[in-house]
Amino acid sequence: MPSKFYHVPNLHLHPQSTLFPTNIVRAHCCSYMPVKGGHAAPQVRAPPFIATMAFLNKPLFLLFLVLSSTHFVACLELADSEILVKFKGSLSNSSALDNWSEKTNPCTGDVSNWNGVICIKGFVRGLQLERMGLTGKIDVETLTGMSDLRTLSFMNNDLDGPMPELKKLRSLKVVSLSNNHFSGEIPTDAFKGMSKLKQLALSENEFTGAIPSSLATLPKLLELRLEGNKFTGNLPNFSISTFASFNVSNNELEGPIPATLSMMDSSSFFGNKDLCGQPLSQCNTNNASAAIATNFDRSTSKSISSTTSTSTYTSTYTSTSNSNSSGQSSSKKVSLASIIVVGIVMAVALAAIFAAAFILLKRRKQTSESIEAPPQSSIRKKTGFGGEDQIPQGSQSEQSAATGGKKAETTKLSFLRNDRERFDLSDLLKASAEVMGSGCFGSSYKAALSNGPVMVVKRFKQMNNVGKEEFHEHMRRLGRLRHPNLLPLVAFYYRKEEKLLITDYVDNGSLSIRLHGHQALGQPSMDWATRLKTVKGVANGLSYLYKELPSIITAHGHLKSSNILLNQSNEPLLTDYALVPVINQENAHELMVAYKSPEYLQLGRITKKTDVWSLGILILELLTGKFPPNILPPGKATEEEDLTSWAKAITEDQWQNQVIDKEISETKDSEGEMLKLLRIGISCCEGDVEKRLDLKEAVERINELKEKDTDENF
Ligand SMILES: Nc1ncnc2c1ncn2[C@@H]1O[C@H](COP(=O)(O)OP(=O)(O)OP(=O)(O)O)[C@@H](O)[C@H]1O
Repeated sequence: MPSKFYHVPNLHLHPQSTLFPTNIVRAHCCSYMPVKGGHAAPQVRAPPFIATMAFLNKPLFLLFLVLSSTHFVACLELADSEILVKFKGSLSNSSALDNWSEKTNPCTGDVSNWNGVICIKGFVRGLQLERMGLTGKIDVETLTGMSDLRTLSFMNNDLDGPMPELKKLRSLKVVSLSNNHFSGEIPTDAFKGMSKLKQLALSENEFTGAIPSSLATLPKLLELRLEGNKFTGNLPNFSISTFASFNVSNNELEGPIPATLSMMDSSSFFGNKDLCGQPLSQCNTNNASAAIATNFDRSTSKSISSTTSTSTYTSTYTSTSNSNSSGQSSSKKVSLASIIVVGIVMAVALAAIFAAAFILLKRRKQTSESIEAPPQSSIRKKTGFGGEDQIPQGSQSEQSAATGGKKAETTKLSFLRNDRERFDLSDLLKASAEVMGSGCFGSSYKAALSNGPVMVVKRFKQMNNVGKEEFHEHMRRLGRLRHPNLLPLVAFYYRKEEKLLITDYVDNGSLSIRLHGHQALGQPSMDWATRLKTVKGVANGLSYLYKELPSIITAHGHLKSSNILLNQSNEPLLTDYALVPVINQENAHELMVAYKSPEYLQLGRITKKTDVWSLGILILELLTGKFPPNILPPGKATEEEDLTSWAKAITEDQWQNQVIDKEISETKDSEGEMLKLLRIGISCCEGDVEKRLDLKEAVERINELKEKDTDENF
């Protein structure tokens, strides 16, 4: 079919022209067929007679288009709808897609008229068919008629079959098939050529065989979620080491972790009994004990297994080298000594294993006494939290409670608000869960409780800076905070090894996603008014924190765009605030934004102005749309130059072209105000704390900013 169509040279119409919706029109509908083209200079393919007409007489050709535009547009709309309706027909149980009808247009501008269809400027750019009870298989062949699709998400359905042949849709940037029943081996070259793919989530399916090596070569891949499948074999050699999110936990992988992944959090690899190397324990050890330990308790066994096996390795190595270096006459003595040493080490190792098994049995016993095991819940499966070995044991005092009260005690969450319906840990464990991401501290999960509310549970492991009483007191202090720009802490759970902080789920996503992921996710970009509202909200939330928590030096401490959520009215909500006092100090520098500040890096201290520095970085991120390299975790920082120095180096007459995010629309009457904000941002990022703005002044200046320029701007 393509050979029947020809390019019409030099015909450039605006992509939004009613004459010229450039994408996705199929031949059998219309007698001529514009197809995929870039936004800047779309091209038309047309049958020979139209091509000739256009070549000989462009005005005549345009007149022809105008006269036939009604038919033309109708055909364009029908084409998209036809493809989608055909696609719907290939799915079973698709009642959620009842409003997909060939008689209507899927998109009006950025507004979608059909459930789950993502529209950008009148074109279908994605399908987000999540949690719709869909069954059947994905018919990629039909979707190839829409070669400009960027997003495909079928998360949380009951789809099955082998891995769909997604490489036929080369424009895809975001793909999620998580929580379905896809199965079988994925061909090695399944992702070959998908050079635009940024996010791939295949978690919680039944895939088997090796992780396809074509994944390892994708140049733009930022998020890869493969957890909860049955992948076997070695991890491929990923060329990228800067994943924003990476998880292969709970598979059957083995062998060494490639060096490029050694900076990832160890939780990304848990539950694979034979994976080894950084960030897990060393590879050249006795894997048998590691395997036993891993099965025993993933969170606590790591240290046991690594200590046991490392000491075995060290001792064995020492004895071997000794024997090699000894003379002939003493070799017998040395080898006898070696045997004794090895024997002792093995005895110690065995004792450790028995001790571990004993502890496990004891814990199981306590668990069965203290809690009725809830049914295998998805949160258990997905998060690994609350496994038999992990059901919280409660404190000594809780455990010594009368038998009847034990269940209530050990699964009780400490609520910080009276305006919420109560639930407990076992309710959370029973809830259907979705992993939202693995941040610096650990993972966050979205848990939909059976009685309605949707909560976010964040696990913190390095949170033992203070004892239990002090921790409770600090949480109560946070629970009393009330401000329209703070996400309230609803409840928490305390046990020594880890803490859970529970908040409401905010379904409009984070500022980070809005700034950096909106295109891929098919969301509209943020205009100046929204960015200004965001920065004002953040500044006011910060100011409130400093007023209410005067005893904390850096009252937020972890201010960054993924810790700012946007509610339905685009009001920013700060989260993960005021944790500096409770986070282990030895881990804080790896984890928290405050510890990436110039004063910490140079002088080893954080100050009352450290959050101002984070605010400055955030302002630059908001204005430039660039992800700040300063706050990436070590090893993830890109070559990109430091955002602050870069913004500073740009002269004011260049600022609008070079600094301001191209995505800020309607900038015409606001350049002066944006420039003011840029100057505030740069003053907040001042490396010298003395010269840096203080919070009060920064907040005042931010609050004076207007949506439109005033005369005094220039
Ligand atoms: N209550 C919430 N509602 C909606 N999304 C949330 C909520 N809390 C966190 N998120 C989002 O979930 C993802 C994971 O959050 P998480 O806090 O675990 O990691 P992070 O913010 O990326 O890093 P860090 O651990 O350093 O704070 C982020 O994209 C975050 O914006």
